[in-house]
Amino acid sequence: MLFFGLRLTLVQFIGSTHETRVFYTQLLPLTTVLTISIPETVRLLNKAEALYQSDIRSLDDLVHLAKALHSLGPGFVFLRGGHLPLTRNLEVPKYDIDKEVIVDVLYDGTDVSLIKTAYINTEISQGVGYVFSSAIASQLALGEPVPLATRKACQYVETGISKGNGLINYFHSTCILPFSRGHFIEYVLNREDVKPIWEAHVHHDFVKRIGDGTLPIEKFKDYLVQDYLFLVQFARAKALSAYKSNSMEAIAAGAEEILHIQREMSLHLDYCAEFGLSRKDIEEQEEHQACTAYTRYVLDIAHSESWFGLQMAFAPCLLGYGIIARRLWDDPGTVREQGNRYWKWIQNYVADDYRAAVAAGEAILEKHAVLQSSSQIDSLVKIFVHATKMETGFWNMGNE
Ligand SMILES: Cc1ncc(CO)c(N)n1
Repeated sequence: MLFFGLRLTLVQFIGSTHETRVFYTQLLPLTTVLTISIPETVRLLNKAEALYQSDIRSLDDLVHLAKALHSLGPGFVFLRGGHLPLTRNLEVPKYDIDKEVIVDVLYDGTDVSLIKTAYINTEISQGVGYVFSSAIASQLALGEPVPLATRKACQYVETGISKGNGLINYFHSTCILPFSRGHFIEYVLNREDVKPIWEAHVHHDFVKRIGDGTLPIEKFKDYLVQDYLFLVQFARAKALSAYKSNSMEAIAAGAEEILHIQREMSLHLDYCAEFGLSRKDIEEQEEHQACTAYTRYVLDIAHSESWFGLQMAFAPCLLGYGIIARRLWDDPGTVREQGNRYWKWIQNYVADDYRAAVAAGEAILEKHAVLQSSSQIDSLVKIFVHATKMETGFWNMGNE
């Protein structure tokens, strides 16, 4: 580690005479990048008895200083100009208010590059050199060439100071998600702004009455017709989802989901046949407003939001029926088999085929959730919440 650090960039400039001699005679010629400030440079050049101009008053002086340092042997000199803030025109300011720019100098023995960053009036005086050299070393370890590594380090430190409130903020560009990989759905369902809305959907009175078989058959029939019309529109939205994806795998998965919806519809057609309704009869019915509102909301999200935003609009539908049916299936209070004319409905949504479709959808959500930025999570959850309310609206319609 020490070897690595020394080879790449000298982290620190050390104090006593003996150490300093070792430093400039033996270590500097091995150094890839010497990262150093103006006062450190003056001390080092004095000890090394090098020729240089000690009165640093201009950018030219800074460049000369970098050249003097390079004669001691490092591959690159990165001379930090933090002690010499300049004006916007790179001149030495008369007044503090004119301090606007910091210029750092990178010199490789041939080319001089100037790296300009904003001057930030800060309390931070100690430790900035460590941050620079570690940031450069990190970029070199990632394979960047020295000029780019140095430039990126300057930007990293500049933002760290400006976002730091008197300290350096090391995490200014690190994205931290509020959930652990693979637990996005659990996180969403347990959020304070989601939980009660989700509970209202999955524990709806309509659902209870499917479980105990007390739902009037007319209501179930009306609900099923609307749900068929719902699924037609949902299939359109799934087609748009396939359109919005850019891998063949995702397009094929979208097509699978549409075929799955078509299979789900045979439940509706079977029940409706018992009620004397043909497919044509169903398709001729007018959509209820709850059905139109929900499906056109999802279709609007399909147009206006990202592909993942659309998956969030699908999610209440995807997750809800599986959870509801599973609970009714497990509940000893549920009336089963011939005793409950809605048993077939419950069976449909715990069946392997449906469960597999839900599991595939859940895996897609988890896979892509970790690719989102943390600032988008709240607006994605809002889509989920709104679609969940639409699910509840659908049950309310069924109860009318
Ligand atoms: C309203 C509604 N939500 C979810 C499902 C599950 O596919 C459905 N059939 N209908």
